[in-house]
Amino acid sequence: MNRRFASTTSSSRLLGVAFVVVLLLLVASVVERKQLEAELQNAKFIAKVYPLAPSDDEIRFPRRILSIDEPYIFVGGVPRSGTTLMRAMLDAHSLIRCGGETMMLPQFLQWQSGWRGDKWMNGSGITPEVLDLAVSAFISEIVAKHDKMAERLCNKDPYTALWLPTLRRLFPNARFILMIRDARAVVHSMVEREVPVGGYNRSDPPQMFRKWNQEITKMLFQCGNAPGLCLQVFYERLVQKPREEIGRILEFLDVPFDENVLRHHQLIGDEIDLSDQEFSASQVKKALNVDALTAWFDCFSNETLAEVNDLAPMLSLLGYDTKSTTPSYERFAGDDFHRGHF
Ligand SMILES: Nc1ncnc2c1ncn2[C@@H]1O[C@H](COP(=O)(O)OS(=O)(=O)O)[C@@H](OP(=O)(O)O)[C@H]1O
Repeated sequence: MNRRFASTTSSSRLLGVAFVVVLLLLVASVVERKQLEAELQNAKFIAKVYPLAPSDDEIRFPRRILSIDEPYIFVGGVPRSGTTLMRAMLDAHSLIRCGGETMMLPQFLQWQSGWRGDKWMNGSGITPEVLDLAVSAFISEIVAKHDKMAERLCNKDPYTALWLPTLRRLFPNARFILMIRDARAVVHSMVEREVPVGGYNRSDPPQMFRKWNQEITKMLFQCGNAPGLCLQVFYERLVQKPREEIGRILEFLDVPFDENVLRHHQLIGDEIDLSDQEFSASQVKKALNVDALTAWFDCFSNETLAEVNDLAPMLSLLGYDTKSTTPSYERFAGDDFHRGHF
C-alpha cells in the first residue's frame, strides 16, 4: 500500500475517533449539567420545605400555634418593685419562661391606643377588631419568640401593669402579677442606683412620691377590677416568706409547685436568661434576701418623710407604717397577712 495513502487513512481514522470522543464528552457534560440542575432544584425544594434542622424548641413544641387564647403571664408594677426578681423566680419554673424585659411593649401599647380613636384609620377599614387582632399578633410574636419556647409564656415589663384592661381584652386567658413595694424603698432604689425611669425626677423625691402614688393607684384599680385574673404580690412578703408566697402565686397561675423557683440564682445563665443590661441583674443574681427592705432608712430628710402621707396616701392604705422613719416589715411575714388584705 502506498505509504502516503496509508498515513492519510490512519489520520482520518484518528480524526474520526477524536470527533467521537469530543462528542461523547459533550454529551456527558450536558447530561452532568442536567443532573446538577435537577439536584439543585431538588436542594432548593428541600431547603424550602425544611429550612433548617429543627431546634430543640421545635421538637418539644411542634407546630405551637399561638392565639389570643394563650394564657400569658404578665408581671408588672412600678419599676424597682421586685419585678425582675419575680420574673427570674418564674423563669426557674420548668414550665414557665418570661425572659428579659422587652422595654418596648408598654410603648407599643401606648402607640396602639393612639391609633384606636383615629377616624382616618376606621375609614380605611382598620376597625377596632382588625387592630386588636394585629396588636395581639404583634405582642404574641414578641413574647413568644424573643426567648425559649415554654408551656407557659410570660412577660415582664413593669409598665404593662398600666395596660391591664387592654391586655385582658386582647388575651382573655392572661394572668397578671402586680408587684407592690414600699414607695420609700422604690424611690430610694431609683435615686441610689441612678435608674432612669420616665416621669421620675431623681433630684426631687417629693415629686417621685407623687408619681408613685399616681401610678400605683391606677395599677391597683385595674388589678382590683380583674378578680381571679390579677394577683397582688408584696415584695416585702415575697422576700420574707418565699415558699408560702410562691405557693400562692403558682396556684393562681395554675401550675404545679416547683422547688427550682426557690433557688432561681443557681439557674441563671442556664434555665434563666439574664442580661447585664437589666438594671437589677446584679441583685437578681443573688439568692433571695431581705437586705433591700431597710436600705432606705436614714436616706430621706425628716421633712420629706413627715409629708409622705400627703404625697403618697396609698402607702398607708396598703398597710405600710408611715408613722415610723424605721418601720418594721414583720407584719408582711405574718400568717394572717392575706386575710387582712384580700
Ligand atoms: N435576689 C433578690 N433578693 C431580694 N431583692 C432583690 C433580689 N433581686 C432583686 N431584688 C430587688 O428588686 C429591686 C429591683 O426591682 P425591679 O427588678 O422591679 O427593678 S426594674 O424596674 O426592673 O429596674 C432592687 O431593689 P433595691 O436593692 O432597693 O434597688 C433589688 O434589690
